[in-house]
Amino acid sequence: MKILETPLRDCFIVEPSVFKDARGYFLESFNQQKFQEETGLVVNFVQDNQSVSQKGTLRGLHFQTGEAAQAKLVRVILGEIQDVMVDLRPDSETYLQKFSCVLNSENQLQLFVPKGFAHGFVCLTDEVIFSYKCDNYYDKAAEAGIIFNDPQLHIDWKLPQEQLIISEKDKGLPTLKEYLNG
Ligand SMILES: Cc1cn([C@H]2C[C@H](O)[C@@H](COP(=O)(O)OP(=O)(O)O[C@H]3O[C@@H](C)C(=O)[C@@H](O)[C@H]3O)O2)c(=O)[nH]c1=O
Repeated sequence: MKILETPLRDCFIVEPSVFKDARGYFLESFNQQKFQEETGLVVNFVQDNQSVSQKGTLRGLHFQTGEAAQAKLVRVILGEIQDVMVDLRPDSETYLQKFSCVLNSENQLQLFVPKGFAHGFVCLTDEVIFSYKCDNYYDKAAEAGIIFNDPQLHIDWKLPQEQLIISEKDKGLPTLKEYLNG
C-alpha cells in the first residue's frame, strides 16, 4: 500500500498493493494498522456505504456539519468515476481549493477525504459500484451540500451538464456563497 500526496492539505490517495495471479487478483481494501502506520492518522471508521449508479449520475457535493462531520475513504469496485473534493475548512492553507481524480476498478485507487471537505463524484461508465468508509454515522439533520456547478468553485466535470443525472435534493443545493452566508 502506498500513500500519494495531493495538493490539498490532509487529503491523499491510497494505492493498495494488488496481487494478480491466474485466478484474478487480491487486495486489502483496508487495513487499519497499515493505514495508521503510513498516514500517521488514527481514524476509526464506523460505517461502510455502497451505491450503484448509472453513467452520468452525479452525487454531491456533500458533507455533514459540526459534530457529525465525516472523514471518508472512497473507492470504486466497478466502473469509473471522477471524484471531486473541496476543502471547506476556513483555517486550512488550502481553503476552497479543489482536487479531482479518476478512480476506477483498474487503478484501484482510493481517496481519503478529511472531515470538513465537500465531496462528490460523477459516473463515467455504464455501471458504477462505489464503496466508502466513514468515521462518523449518517446524520440526516447534519446533511449539507454545495451545488455541483457552483460558479465560484467552477469544477471541471468530465461530462457535459446535459448528460448528468442528479437527484432533486442535489439540484436544490445552495451555491458556495449562499451556504457561507447562511
Ligand atoms: C449517505 C446515506 C444515505 N442514506 C439514505 C438517505 C436517502 O434515503 C438515501 C440516498 O441518500 P443520498 O441521496 O444522500 O445518497 P448519496 O447521494 O449517494 O450520498 C452520498 O454522496 C456522496 C457524494 C458522499 O460523499 C456521501 O457522504 C453521501 O452524501 O440513502 C442512509 O440511510 N445512510 C447514509 O449514510
